[in-house]
Amino acid sequence: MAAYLSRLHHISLHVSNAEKIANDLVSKFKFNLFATRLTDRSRQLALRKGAAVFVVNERANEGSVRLNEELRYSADSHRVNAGKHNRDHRTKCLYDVSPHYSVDTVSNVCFEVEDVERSFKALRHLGCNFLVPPTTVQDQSGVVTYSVVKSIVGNVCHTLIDRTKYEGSFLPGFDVIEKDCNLEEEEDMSCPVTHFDHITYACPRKTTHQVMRWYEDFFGFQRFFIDSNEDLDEGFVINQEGIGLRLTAMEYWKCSKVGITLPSLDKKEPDCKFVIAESLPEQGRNQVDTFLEKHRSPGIQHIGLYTEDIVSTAHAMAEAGVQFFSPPHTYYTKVGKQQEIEEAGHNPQMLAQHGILLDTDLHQDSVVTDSIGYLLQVFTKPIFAEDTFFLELIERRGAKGFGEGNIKALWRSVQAHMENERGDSQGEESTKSVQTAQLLVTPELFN
Ligand SMILES: O=C(O)C(=O)Cc1ccc(O)cc1
Ligand SMILES: [Fe+2]
Repeated sequence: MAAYLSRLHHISLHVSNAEKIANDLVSKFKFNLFATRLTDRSRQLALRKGAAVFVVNERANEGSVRLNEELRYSADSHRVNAGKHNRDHRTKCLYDVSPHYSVDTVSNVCFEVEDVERSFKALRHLGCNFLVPPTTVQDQSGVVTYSVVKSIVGNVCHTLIDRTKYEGSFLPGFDVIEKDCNLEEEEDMSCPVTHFDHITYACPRKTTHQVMRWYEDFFGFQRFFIDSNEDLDEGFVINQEGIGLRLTAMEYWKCSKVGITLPSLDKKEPDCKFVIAESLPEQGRNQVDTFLEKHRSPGIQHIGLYTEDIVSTAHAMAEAGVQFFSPPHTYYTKVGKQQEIEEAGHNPQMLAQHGILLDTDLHQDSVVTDSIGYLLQVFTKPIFAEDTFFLELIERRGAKGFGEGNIKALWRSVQAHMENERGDSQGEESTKSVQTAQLLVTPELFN
């Protein structure tokens, strides 16, 4: 039996300079730093925006030096008694593995489950590879149990966590920072990001089926169609005009009862969606290939942040220094597009200002709700030094998938940027591909 997930808890990043990335998330993306865990060997910073939580971990190698030099978040960070019941928690990344990965990466999607031990047994029985066995951590607010499983996608891991017996506001081991709630609320008005909408994996060619199978078998994920033209086996394929992309999407439902075999139909509430992106060979090298090369393994290419108002969110973020990809200006002035934008109640000028794309969904919800759904999206430029991971803003108005028109426009704008970058760094490229031979993921196998 698969392990059913209660909900997504947080997503963790492993970077060489945690402070830099956390600062960007705060100052540009309007996340709030709300908890930290600082020991002599590890630095973990938790940031939140609505229900979206990132944990930024500093990679142990370079980080340990800086840690000793500038421990300035909290003088009494060793006060925590988390880890009493465990092997040396102070020296490693809590609730995760410490991947000695060579580039900044987003590598752990942590899910809440109701019973870690039971999920561990069920998944191990099915042949899942665990990097951390069920482990208990506690402090004065209660107990948390977690376990870490390696996914089938590159360096991606999943922490399964049970925090139902924990009353603190985050996790044992973290010092929670008290903040003025009014300030947070004010910021949420102009930047109403509420949760993670989807996570997109960049995967090698012909691996989509395997990946889908893994998530179906182990976590009960289900395939859904991105577009009504989609083929069951092929996925949603765009293979024209320089775009060679295969997309397949999966979803799961928030479950809250132990032992149920399938989420009950009437109480189905989908959580964060997962998208698998594969590049197709016919159209030349593209952004999925670039990710695979620069990231040096398959993995999380981008995350969609759901916002209730993409125009004001993009505006606030752009003012704070976030750079977005823009389609050519003609995208907004084409007769059909202009009308489409206006009919959806938007102003083409406003959308053009930040490169926001609008796609009307003529197929899906229109049948059910009698209204035409649409979605708005914009991609940020890569947020790490390497041209790998980026964020996306997405506002959905009755549309569940990813519009074909948007994907094409997004793809072209990203592609143009990648081509520019490639022109600038030809020399660098060859050194990097030599290192690609040694994949620097050294999972902490438990004994
Ligand atoms: O449209 C989206 O938001 C997707 O997630 C689909 C997608 C996946 C990979 C790309 O490089 C571009 C688009
Ligand atoms: Fe996306």
